[in-house]
Amino acid sequence: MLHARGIPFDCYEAGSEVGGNWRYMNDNGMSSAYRSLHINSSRQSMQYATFPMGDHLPPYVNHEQAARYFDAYVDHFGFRDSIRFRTEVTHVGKTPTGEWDVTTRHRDTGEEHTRRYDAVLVANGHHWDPRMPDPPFPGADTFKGIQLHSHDYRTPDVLVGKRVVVLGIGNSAADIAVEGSQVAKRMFLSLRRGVHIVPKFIFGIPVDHLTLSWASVVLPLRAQQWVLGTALRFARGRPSRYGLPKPDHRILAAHPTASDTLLSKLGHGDITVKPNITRLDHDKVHFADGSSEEVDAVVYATGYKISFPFLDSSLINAEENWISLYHRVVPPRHPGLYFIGLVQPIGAIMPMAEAQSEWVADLLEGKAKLPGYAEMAKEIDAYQSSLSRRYVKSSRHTIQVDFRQYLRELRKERRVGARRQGISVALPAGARRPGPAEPVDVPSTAGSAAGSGRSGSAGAAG
Ligand SMILES: NC(=O)C1=CN([C@@H]2O[C@H](COP(=O)(O)OP(=O)(O)OC[C@H]3O[C@@H](n4cnc5c(N)ncnc54)[C@H](OP(=O)(O)O)[C@@H]3O)[C@@H](O)[C@H]2O)C=CC1
Repeated sequence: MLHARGIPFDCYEAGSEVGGNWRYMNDNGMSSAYRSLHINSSRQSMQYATFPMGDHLPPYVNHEQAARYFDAYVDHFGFRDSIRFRTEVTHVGKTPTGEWDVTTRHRDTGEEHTRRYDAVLVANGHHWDPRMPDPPFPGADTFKGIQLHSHDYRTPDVLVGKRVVVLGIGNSAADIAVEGSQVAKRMFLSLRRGVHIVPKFIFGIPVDHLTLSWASVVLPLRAQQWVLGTALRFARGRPSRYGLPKPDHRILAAHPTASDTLLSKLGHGDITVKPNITRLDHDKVHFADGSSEEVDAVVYATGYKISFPFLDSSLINAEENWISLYHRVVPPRHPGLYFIGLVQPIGAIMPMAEAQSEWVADLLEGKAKLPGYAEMAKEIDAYQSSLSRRYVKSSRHTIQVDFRQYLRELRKERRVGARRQGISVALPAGARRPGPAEPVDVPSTAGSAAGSGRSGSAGAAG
């Protein structure tokens, strides 16, 4: 978006290629992708509005197709030269004059540089820093088997012939338990609460075509919960029929666990449900119902921490994953610092990151203005209260947004921000968007060669 607007910028990427989490075995060392990973939001909901994915791709793409799409995006718009690959950001500090000093280190040469910018856009993702049970389960240090976090899981080889406990019931847990159950001797799925399992397809269409449809804007939450809950009950029955505990919340009150295969595996007895772990003991795992099992491996699919190792904690604090950002982008005390993609939608992040970037580009170009601190703080309070009212209390529900509502919210903020700036009519969303109107096929050989050019000009760093 900055490139399209002609706003000079440098982009720093620790790895050799674009794609982040969606680059399997990313040499930035931070991707959580496993070999069998397919996205759980449909192609239509993950594509950038400015760069539709090709119709030849399946409704749910795998990590390779997703990574190729990002490559094709960069090449189509031609900004690879603005990305400094293999360059880590080690520190971002605010200067007394409100500018930003960004220190980087080249991973091969060790060369360090500090450059000054007017603004910094942080887009370092929030699914790379593993969250382990804290404190660890009693006896974890005595356990003789393997303990790994889902972040480090790549292929099921590590579980072959083993008695395995997967802890958690998010999407990582569901995928790994299903895949692992095909090679493990026993597979136990340990969860501390029941959840609604949402299939990837319902009535033959990707389920998010329903959950992200116009109805998600028009219907009140209660009505959406009723419609989706009823559809799921008709299609799959209640979770308890498969041995899962009854959810302690309504559907859409937790980040959805999407799986077509988990219920079937449970129904076939390939996965056994257990309550939470209470302790580990040499070769045993003990559970909250008093039962215990001999176990060779524990996979902690316990989610991620939001963290910014390069930012002073005096600038931004994300304790327990709570972070205070106006419209999920701007820290009210530090305009000039922006967070892109730091949301967890029911749907995919990419179109939201795109819309956030449009707004930030407006702010950088002086086409929109932020309100004062008090108004920003009020918006943040209202957002965080709404999260607490709606969602199960958990560090995984601190940056949730509803896909369509959030896009609308950003469009409105752009209009209002333009009025604050004295511009009477803001451009409607998309009016300044670059790119083709017609769908673009992602070529199967889309360049994966990493560029390492330099743009040299100051501006924003991501
Ligand atoms: N195919 C895909 O596209 C995939 C997408 N993802 C996405 O990645 C993100 C991260 O997902 P995921 O890795 O599953 O993490 P999540 O944070 O979504 O889930 C973590 C799970 O672990 C449980 N948990 C956390 N701490 C403990 C503890 N101390 N004891 C017991 N249980 C615990 C949580 O329970 P509680 O709810 O009670 O906190 C929750 O069930 C999500 O946005 C997800 O949608 C992940 C995998 C695949």
